[in-house]
Amino acid sequence: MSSPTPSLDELRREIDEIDDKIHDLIMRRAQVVELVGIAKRPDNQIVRPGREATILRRLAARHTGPFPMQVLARLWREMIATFSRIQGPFAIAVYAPEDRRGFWDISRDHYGSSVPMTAVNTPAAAIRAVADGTATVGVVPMPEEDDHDPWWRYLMNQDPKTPRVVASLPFCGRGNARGDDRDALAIALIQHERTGDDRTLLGIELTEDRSRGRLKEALEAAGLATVSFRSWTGRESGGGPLHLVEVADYVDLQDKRLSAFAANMGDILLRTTPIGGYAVPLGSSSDPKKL
Ligand SMILES: O=C(O)C(=O)C[C@]1(C(=O)O)C=C[C@@H](O)C=C1
Repeated sequence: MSSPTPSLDELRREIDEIDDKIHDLIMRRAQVVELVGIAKRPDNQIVRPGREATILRRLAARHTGPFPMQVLARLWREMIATFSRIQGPFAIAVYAPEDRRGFWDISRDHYGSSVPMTAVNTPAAAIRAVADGTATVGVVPMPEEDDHDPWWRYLMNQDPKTPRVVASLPFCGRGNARGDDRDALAIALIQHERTGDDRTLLGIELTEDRSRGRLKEALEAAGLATVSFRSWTGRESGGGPLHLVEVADYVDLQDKRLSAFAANMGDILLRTTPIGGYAVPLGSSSDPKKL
């Protein structure tokens, strides 16, 4: 004999029980995060974008049922940002001029509704806010082909006080964010972390220009698979031509592939600076688990 369908009251009682369990677990997670904050001292880098990406990927891999993964990820983003704030001061500077409110929306989706967030009118102002400690994280536009004053050139030095790219936004879909679908990058005074599925941004300065085809050849011969190129003549600054190349892996300054690339380029290469990178977002082309 099949069991009778539960009544509305019974189902609502079950929902109340589930809510209590979720609530208890969130309160417990907050206590554990306080301990994590203590365990992370003395280096105490509150924000760990690599760990955040790993948490969301793990949940995406086990997710089933009618509740959309994109919304689940949004709930976790709200929690993780708030848990970061429990550990210490945390503020965001977002490039979001009047006509670019989409950046504000994707930043709020990523860093939550409780973290102090300030809109700035230029990417350079977001970089300054991070460099001088006014903001923990800055949000700047994903580099475009026609940027006349690309912000990424300000990150092309090895001074430890220079912010690095640490995440790509949105990480879990745009939802109802306003704007023209333009993605953003988050910068902070930390190194980007290896997560197993990463991109690195290499700033490359040359003495004289070479085609992207030549650069791609020299990078790929060194074992670095290229994803995209952005270029800037450098004439305005009196320097050599600059390229920003996105490569499909985690790369740091000690990576032997950078020395191999330098050997392939010869004297024409002035310097290569990894300006940071990010964990590949959920649902992007290289991620088989679509949102
Ligand atoms: O794992 C950590 O380092 C934490 O601080 C915990 C936590 C989290 O809520 O899970 C919070 C902030 C970090 O950016 C990453 C993860």
